[in-house]
Amino acid sequence: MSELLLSGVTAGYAGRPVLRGLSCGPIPHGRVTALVGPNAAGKSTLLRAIAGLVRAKGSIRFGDRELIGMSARERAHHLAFMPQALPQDTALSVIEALLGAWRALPDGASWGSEAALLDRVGKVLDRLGLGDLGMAQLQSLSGGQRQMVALAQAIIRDPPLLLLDEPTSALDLRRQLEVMGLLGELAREGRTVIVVLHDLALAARWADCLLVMDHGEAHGFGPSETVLTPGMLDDVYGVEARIEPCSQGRRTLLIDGVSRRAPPP
Ligand SMILES: Nc1ncnc2c1ncn2[C@@H]1O[C@H](COP(=O)(O)OP(=O)(O)OP(=O)(O)O)[C@@H](O)[C@H]1O
Repeated sequence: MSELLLSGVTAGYAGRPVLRGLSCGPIPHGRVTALVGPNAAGKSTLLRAIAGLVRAKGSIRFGDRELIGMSARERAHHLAFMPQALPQDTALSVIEALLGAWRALPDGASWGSEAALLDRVGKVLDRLGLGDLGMAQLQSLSGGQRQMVALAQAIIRDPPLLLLDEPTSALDLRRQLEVMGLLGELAREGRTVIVVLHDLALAARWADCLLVMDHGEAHGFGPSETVLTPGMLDDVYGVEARIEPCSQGRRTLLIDGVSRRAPPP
């Protein structure tokens, strides 16, 4: 069980900085942390930097290990990254796509036997409610179904750190709730779960912590109750909103409109 600590993280593309010395944390294990913020704030770039897919400087510590500079092989044992892009329209079945995600591990780690691996694939599909789709071809699936397969690919290896980039964007209402509930379960089992969400109502209802990003920096981090405020929504998003109590002691968001002042640059 490990926390994630970001200190002075910088990263960008072709010399153009995106993350500008971002510090945050510790992001707790056993909890779901929602990474929120406006378009182009750097949310995906931060996940990619943690996953080692974008070169970063500074320090990204997971437990007692420094991720920056760690080999891809070693990093693959600590984390899984689910990108925004859905699985390709390739001529693969869902089961083959999951086996591929497992076999992509750099050192070919194994569950011991083909039978054990297939058993693991079956359990993950069942947990995601995809048990009936194992033999289906990826190219025959809907966008939401392919998004669920991408989530299955991320969790098949069962790493302690899950980095999920907008895993609910293509899902219907019920599936969104089911996936957020599942992420909560995965977190309570001891994992560190970080999920990019645009839907702040979903984040307010389901995430334990929020990391608000703006212009490549951490604008706020902490329990949802303290971070999600009308002031933050005005500052970061340029909208007027109210936060109201809703069922089960949770809060929800009521959007009144765009702020009267000029939108954030
Ligand atoms: N592969 C890339 N090459 C060059 N620039 C990139 C690349 N990916 C992202 N960027 C730039 O980095 C900045 C941050 O993008 P990023 O995707 O991290 O933002 P985001 O907060 O995830 O946005 P969104 O909510 O719109 O998905 C943007 O200005 C974007 O144009």
